[in-house]
Amino acid sequence: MTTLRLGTRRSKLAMTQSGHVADALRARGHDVDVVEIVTEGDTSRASLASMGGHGVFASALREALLSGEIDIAVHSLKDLPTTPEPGLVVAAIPARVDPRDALCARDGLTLGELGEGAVVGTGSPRRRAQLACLGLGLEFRDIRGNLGTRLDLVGPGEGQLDAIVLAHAGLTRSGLQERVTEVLEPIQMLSAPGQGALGVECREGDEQVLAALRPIDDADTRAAVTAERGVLAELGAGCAAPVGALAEVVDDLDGPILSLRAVVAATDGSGELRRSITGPLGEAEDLGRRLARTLIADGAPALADLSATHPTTASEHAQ
Ligand SMILES: NCc1[nH]cc(CCC(=O)O)c1CC(=O)O
Repeated sequence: MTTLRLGTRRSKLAMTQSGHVADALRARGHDVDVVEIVTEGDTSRASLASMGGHGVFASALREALLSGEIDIAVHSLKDLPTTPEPGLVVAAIPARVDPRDALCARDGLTLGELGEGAVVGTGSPRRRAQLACLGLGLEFRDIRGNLGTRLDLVGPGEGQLDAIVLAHAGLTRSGLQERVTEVLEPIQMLSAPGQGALGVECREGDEQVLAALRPIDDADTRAAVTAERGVLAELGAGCAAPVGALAEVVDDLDGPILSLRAVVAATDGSGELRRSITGPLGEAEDLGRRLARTLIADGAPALADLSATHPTTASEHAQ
């Protein structure tokens, strides 16, 4: 049995996520070596947009796969561009954890308690736009950096933020769940397509690795994220487009179906469009694309620059 070389970015979150996949493979009898791959997105202080935007985290891992340096790459699915990479396949999408966003506010405050003029840090146009549309009079500041750096910005006092919004999945995977003061419900805040899920990639036709990864794929999660990514793809949405989408597998009378919701929101809070659709799990991508066409027909392009690859206020990390 050959050892599987599993590549990871070196951030704490990436290492934790890769560790989960490595453990799942080891539990099934495989030998796994975890290999650190340094990406430009991790080392450079330059804005992500100037480095080529969203795909910057994924591309170094993909290059390492294609060159044969590693056999398996673990990505946060929401950071993986929707365009497939020739020669590679997303061989496993393990069961997703909580896809919702979470508020980390000073003094245990919830969103409704923050008050007019409170300053919320987020680099994500999607989060900013949906928060602005709540009409709470919040103000926004762009932030960047790893989870710890961002959380350090929250607190009372000069120059500090009243709150930040982050993926609940990232916080819990990093053991920082005690910093969460409110988990935001999808009825108000739809998460990024793929949030909370991992995409495990390998080389096309690498049968031994494909066979090893197949058992850690979760069919319900795959259907859900396929529908969500279908929305993004059909909208032609760039990584900084203020678009949220969440699909859930729910029980219908005849068995499980997909329930997909999506939002396009104006970053200045002037308006948002929410639509939903249900259908069979086997038609996941088509459901996503149909929902995107409904959003477009109902006026999404007038609300937001869907092709945006960097926020208009600053070039910070999106989604
Ligand atoms: N955009 C960066 C990113 N990519 C994946 C996660 C967290 C884990 C996940 O959403 O799966 C985060 C941090 C965040 O958005 O708060």
